[in-house]
Amino acid sequence: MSVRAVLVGMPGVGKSTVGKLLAKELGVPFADSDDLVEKHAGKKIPEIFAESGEKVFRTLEADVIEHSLINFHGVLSLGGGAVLNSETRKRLRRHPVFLIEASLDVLTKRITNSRTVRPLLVHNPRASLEKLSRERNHLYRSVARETVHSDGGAPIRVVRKIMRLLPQE
Ligand SMILES: Nc1ncnc2c1ncn2[C@@H]1O[C@H](COP(=O)(O)OP(=O)(O)OP(=O)(O)O)[C@@H](O)[C@H]1O
Ligand SMILES: O=C(O)C1=C[C@@H](O)[C@@H](O)[C@H](O)C1
Ligand SMILES: [Mg+2]
Repeated sequence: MSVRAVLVGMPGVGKSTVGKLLAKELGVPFADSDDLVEKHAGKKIPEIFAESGEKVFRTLEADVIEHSLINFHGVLSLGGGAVLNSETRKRLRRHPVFLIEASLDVLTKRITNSRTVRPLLVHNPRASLEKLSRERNHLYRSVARETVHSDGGAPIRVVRKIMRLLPQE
């Protein structure tokens, strides 16, 4: 057994929302690298960024992902910047990784309406998202086996698209 599906993509694209629903549909557990980092550190992500900096956060993030890819057998959603780590990208090659994509307009709306604090997107979310997508799109694509779009429609529609593409167990 190994992880059933890993979800990657830009912040706010819906990895956590879709991941939870997908796990429910498949009847398997759900985990999110952001939650695992917070549990491990005993602090919220904005506190980790403020007190220890992004570099420390990225190390914790890579560690929990490494551990989960070995020990976790459900649906795993990754933080938006997890693919920045080259070791993580290498580890992801062995797993069914799904990239969720959405337009900049949709991402900006979702981030602006979301209650989650994302330290890299606090100031001028649209410009920050644009910069992150320029820096990251090639990295997301390099790890993804399949890409699904999430511009319109409810999260369950994205779940159904992923289910059709999942390798049979
Ligand atoms: N298909 C969708 N349609 C409309 N809103 C959505 C959809 N998917 C997610 N959302 C909303 O967008 C916001 C961001 O979603 P979510 O937290 O799941 O993104 P994420 O990809 O996990 O972000 P992060 O990289 O920061 O962890 C939430 O408020 C969520 O309710
Ligand atoms: O895109 C990013 O770099 C981030 C996304 C979130 O999921 C968190 O992992 C954190 O806020 C950083
Ligand atoms: Mg998330």
